[in-house]
Amino acid sequence: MALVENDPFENSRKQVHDACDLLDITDKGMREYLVMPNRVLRFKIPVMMDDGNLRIFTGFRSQHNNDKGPYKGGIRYFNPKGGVEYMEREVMALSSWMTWKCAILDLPLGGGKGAVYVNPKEEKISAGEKERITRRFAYMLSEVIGPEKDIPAPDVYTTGKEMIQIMDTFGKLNGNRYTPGVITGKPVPVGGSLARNVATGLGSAYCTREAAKTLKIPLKGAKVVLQGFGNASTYAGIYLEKMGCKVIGASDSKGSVLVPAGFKMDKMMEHKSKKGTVVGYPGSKKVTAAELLTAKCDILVPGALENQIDAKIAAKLQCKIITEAANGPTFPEADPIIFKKKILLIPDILANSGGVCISYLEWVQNNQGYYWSFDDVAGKMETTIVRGFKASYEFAKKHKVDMRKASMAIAVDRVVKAFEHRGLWP
Ligand SMILES: NC(=O)C1=CN([C@@H]2O[C@H](COP(=O)(O)OP(=O)(O)OC[C@H]3O[C@@H](n4cnc5c(N)ncnc54)[C@H](OP(=O)(O)O)[C@@H]3O)[C@@H](O)[C@H]2O)C=CC1
Ligand SMILES: O=C(O)CCC(=O)C(=O)O
Repeated sequence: MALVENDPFENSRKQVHDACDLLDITDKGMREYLVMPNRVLRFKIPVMMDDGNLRIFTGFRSQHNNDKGPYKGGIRYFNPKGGVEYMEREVMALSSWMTWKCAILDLPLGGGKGAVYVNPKEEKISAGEKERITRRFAYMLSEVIGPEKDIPAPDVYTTGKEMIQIMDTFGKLNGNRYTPGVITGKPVPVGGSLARNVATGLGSAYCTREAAKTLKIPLKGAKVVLQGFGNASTYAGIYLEKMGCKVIGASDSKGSVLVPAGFKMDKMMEHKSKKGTVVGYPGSKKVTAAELLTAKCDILVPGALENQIDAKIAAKLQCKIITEAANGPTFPEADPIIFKKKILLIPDILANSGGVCISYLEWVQNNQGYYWSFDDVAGKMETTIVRGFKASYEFAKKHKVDMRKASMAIAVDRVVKAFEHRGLWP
């Protein structure tokens, strides 16, 4: 029986086993090694709140695998419905996906993920409270992170602001050393990389362009539906629009809207920044989350949270391409339905890998102390992600499997090879 309802870690476990089946990895021990995180830290974060009360938050860091390089992956501040037990399983799954994401791009990095169980937006956490949560979180992790150990980054409801506070806290705890490579997604003036802010959405757009090319779908006028209107989904929309697409739907934590005639991304962003939501956009129709996902369009970009597309929704999908800008938006039981409907699903570990790819380039720039232009960084990411897409697509065609199984198999194979080279110690 699953430990929590809709357990994302069970989904990640199934995906690893599917890859092992394809690769003929029968050894039970090796399978378990690939599934389980190396370690999962769960700790308390005591914080003095603005009203003078002491409040205890729960923090997590799951370090899944470091055979190919230091653990790498974001930190989210969120309050999933299933509570802290769900969140522990969620970070375990997310850290596993980071391992495969770095491996499909063949980056010299492993997988990790962290979280604090708090929704800063819903709870109206003040800037000072958020900073105290962040610095205490960094203090609790200071012995297990570092440029050669584990390198966090932004994720849901965290930004460059929290990243630089973590870098600063880590430096102060380590003899005041300037250590920009301990974290990525930093603001550009303090060791961040150009293009990191747009990287996840830009990478999603590159993947979508490649998928459209293979399906011979012209991007000019192609209809796009975005789920979520945060970092990943907004930049996916902006770059797809630049490539000629027409965005016709969007959502956020307050609801979903469809605009049959389409809308301009800058106008929707202006509306959201004024009203705090995409809901109420002039000429839009409010719809349910399921209606948004199953709307008739060419490209669906689930770009908010996991566990959105179940078998029921999959059966009703009307798109041609799904670009998983979010991590884990599709339930495993939906995958075969999507495959049978001949919808080309670009799996999360590829579709949103632009973020970690530019994080990797940020870390390289930090380590060498020499910084590249936007075009240099975006160009390197484009080459890397297109290579990952093509390898997955060819594998999928050859083995008659979907792109998730193909990407996972390539990624798992690379990690197994790294493990075999390094061996076990002691
Ligand atoms: N940031 C990055 O570099 C990367 C992010 N990702 C993944 O992309 C996804 C989104 O992350 P990111 O864009 O960074 O996060 P953001 O915090 O920037 O945006 C999150 C979005 O999700 C929306 N949202 C929150 N709760 C709900 C809900 N209950 N129902 C529907 N929408 C909701 C938010 O709504 P609202 O606007 O109202 O707050 C917001 O639009 C996550 O799965 C993340 O792991 C993957 C790779 C890298
Ligand atoms: O930029 C990174 O290091 C990781 C971003 C992330 O958390 C993700 O890709 O899910």
